[in-house]
Amino acid sequence: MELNMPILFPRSPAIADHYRDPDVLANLHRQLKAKDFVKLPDFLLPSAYDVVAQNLEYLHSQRIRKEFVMPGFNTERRMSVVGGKRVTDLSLQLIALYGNHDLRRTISTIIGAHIHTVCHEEEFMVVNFLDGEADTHGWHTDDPEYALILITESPGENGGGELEYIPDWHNFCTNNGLDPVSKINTAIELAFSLGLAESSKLAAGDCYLLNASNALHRVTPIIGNGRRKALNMAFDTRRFRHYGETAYLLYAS
Ligand SMILES: O=C(O)CCC(=O)C(=O)O
Ligand SMILES: [Fe+2]
Repeated sequence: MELNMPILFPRSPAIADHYRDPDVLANLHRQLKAKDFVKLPDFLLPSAYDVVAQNLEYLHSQRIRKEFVMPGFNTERRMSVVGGKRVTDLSLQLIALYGNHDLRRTISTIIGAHIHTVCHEEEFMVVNFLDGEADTHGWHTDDPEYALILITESPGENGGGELEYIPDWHNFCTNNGLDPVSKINTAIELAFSLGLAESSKLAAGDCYLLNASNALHRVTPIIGNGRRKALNMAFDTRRFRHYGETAYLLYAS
């Protein structure tokens, strides 16, 4: 790793000034509530972004390859990962960012509620790499409620690697009499045909906040030889929550 990496402390400023404006924050809150998603371009200060970009570059060399169909959702994982336990061992700077006061205060204002640390050793923070043709992070919901995703590399136009999501997934399935697990493909097709599925192209430097337990989401397959690097920091408005097996299947080494 580079020795000239900026140092990030829990009380360092981390968020760009734009995100201190109460009107901006109120607008972002409305967007998140309406769609379970809000894009946060240039969210981090350049010094904090550099910490993330350099750490993800380093963690890429420590990645573990995963290629399997996730039981339950029955959707593909073709990606490389570093789970929370290994992030903790390998990247103290990212742990400092997870606990950063400025970041938490801002996220909690956008969510409109106090947020807690996610007490799952693998899932509180994960790093996802898509490294080439057909790599994809298939459809799923997360166990933790909110995901703050920071992108440090992304394929260009028409290179795949886009976020797709279906807001309010569980209610959508219930309202249409479809089981969200066994009828996942039928429900996804219906959501697309009704214009209820959304997509977002994210570039290096972009962040987004997703209600990841409420919106079904995926990262579309890479087309060609582009790459995507993403850090996921999870937060929850509930202190206790049931965690399933999926995080261990994808992230345990
Ligand atoms: O990489 C992304 O944009 C989404 C990541 C994600 O869904 C996850 O880590 O659970
Ligand atoms: Fe997710």
